[in-house]
Amino acid sequence: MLLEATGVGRTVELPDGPPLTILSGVDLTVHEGDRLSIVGRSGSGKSTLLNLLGLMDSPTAGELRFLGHDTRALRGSTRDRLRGREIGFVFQQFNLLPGRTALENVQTPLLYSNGREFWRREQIAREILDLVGLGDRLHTRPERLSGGEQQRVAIARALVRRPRLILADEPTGALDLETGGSVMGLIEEVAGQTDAALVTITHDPAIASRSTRHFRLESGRLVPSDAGVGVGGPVGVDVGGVGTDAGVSV
Ligand SMILES: Nc1ncnc2c1ncn2[C@@H]1O[C@H](COP(=O)(O)OP(=O)(O)OP(=O)(O)O)[C@@H](O)[C@H]1O
Repeated sequence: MLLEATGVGRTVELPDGPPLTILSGVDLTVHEGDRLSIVGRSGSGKSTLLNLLGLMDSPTAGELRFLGHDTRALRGSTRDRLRGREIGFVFQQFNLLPGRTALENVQTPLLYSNGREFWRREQIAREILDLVGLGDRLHTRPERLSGGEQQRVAIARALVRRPRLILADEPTGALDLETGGSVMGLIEEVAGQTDAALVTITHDPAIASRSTRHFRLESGRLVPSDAGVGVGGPVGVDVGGVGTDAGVSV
């Protein structure tokens, strides 16, 4: 098992009011090779959940285990290393370094590796750029690439260390339908090569339907959902309590 959330919640203190509970009672297991999608209205807690799964923030309730580690007990530097090594993030905004070539962008995460991976970083970056179909644009800067190409560079950068968990936050949000579909296919292909798990947050039912396990966030609670049911789908379905393992395959 890669990741296990049990009763996870996140409450934040507000300067001028009572604490705000953004997530509560989240139970989720993620195994190698899983394909999960999470949909939810704006403000339902999607980014907050992704930040917890990505070890960017800690739960304020419950337990989150990643590769057997209790993430709340991890020291900052250990947590950073674990995140850098095992988790890849793909965002709607590609967040590439401007003024740096595709090859330089993709090599960046490898600067934090050591040994063989560090010394072979240029070769490794070339190989993955080739894989995403940009072998002939290695020395091009992001500002000269199309949106779809920029996202492919971002995918290559996110996956160059072959993370075991890929977290994609609206990865196709800035792309047209067709480009979005091919970008998603690419993420799935690279994930499939190493049996990495893929968790995709999306507003787009077509993107969500590519997953094998579907969830919806409703007012900070994670509930299993039918394939293809988007944010506008039926709400208020009683799933027998959020305290159960939400890992239902559909
Ligand atoms: N650190 C914080 N302090 C106060 N409120 C917060 C904090 N982080 C998130 N929130 C609030 O919690 C709620 C959920 O936020 P979150 O960003 O997780 O939603 P989301 O589902 O990702 O939304 P969107 O789809 O619009 O990006 C929002 O109402 C947000 O304003």
